Amino acid sequence: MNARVLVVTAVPPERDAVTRAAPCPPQPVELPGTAELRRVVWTLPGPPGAEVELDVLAAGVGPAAAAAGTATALTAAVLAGAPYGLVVSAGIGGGFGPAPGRAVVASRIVAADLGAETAEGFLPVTELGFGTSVHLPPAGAARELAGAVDGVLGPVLTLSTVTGTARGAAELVRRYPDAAAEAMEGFGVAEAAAGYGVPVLEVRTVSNAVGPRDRAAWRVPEALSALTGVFRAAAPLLGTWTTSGMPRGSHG
Ligand SMILES: O=C(O)c1cccc(C(=O)CC[C@H]2O[C@@H](n3cnc4c(=O)[nH]cnc43)[C@H](O)[C@@H]2O)c1
Repeated sequence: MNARVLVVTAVPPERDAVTRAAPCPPQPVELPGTAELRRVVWTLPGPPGAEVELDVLAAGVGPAAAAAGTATALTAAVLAGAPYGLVVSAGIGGGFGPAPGRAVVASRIVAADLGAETAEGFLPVTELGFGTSVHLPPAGAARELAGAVDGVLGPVLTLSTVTGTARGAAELVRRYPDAAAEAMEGFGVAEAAAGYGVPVLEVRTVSNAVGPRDRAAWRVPEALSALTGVFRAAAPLLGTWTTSGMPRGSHG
């Protein structure tokens, strides 16, 4: 059976950077609603017919759009009898140290602004008695992926608001001293994947340093071309980490 992987990006240029890595042109796949998937396929070495199929979605910017798009694609795949075995949140991101063009693979996917502000500081949603604020990618797969793409393995923060001041960056570093990158979608993708019991990875290529806002300094083309390189190196590996991808509660 082919390995099926859902890759969720925010915007079309990120989606196209992923599909450019493939050995063949992307094919459109319709989803319910307005979103459209692009399918690319790698033939794997080994038994004839073994393939890894990547469906790549530009779900929109921010965790809400990411969760909605991911859930739609996961549901459509289950209803079609072809569930995904792995979900990957992918795109560009801000680096807490890694230089522009460097890849960061999430060891933890952290909702860094989900909670409550108090006079004593930020309280994560878990300390309010609700839900979760961290999703854990499979440790071995995350480590192997980081190795394959010469990337940094570390926590990736999800925020609804891009950090734009030195003070904001310092506060995040105080709360998450080992954070490697920030972006706006990973936690939303991970929440949807968790609802289906499908493992999740996050990979970002750095476009800018986290800190005082200087949009003109973002190295977007360099980060997008690094994202293509990440998928060129990693796509065949992704197929080896897929599970059966059935929804929670549907296992016998
Ligand atoms: O202007 C362009 O050509 C362009 C092409 C591709 C992507 C973009 C984006 O602006 C993507 C927004 C996306 O990037 C993530 N991101 C990047 N840097 C940061 C950051 O410092 N903090 C948080 N998020 C960042 C984020 O996931 C956005 O969805 C533009």
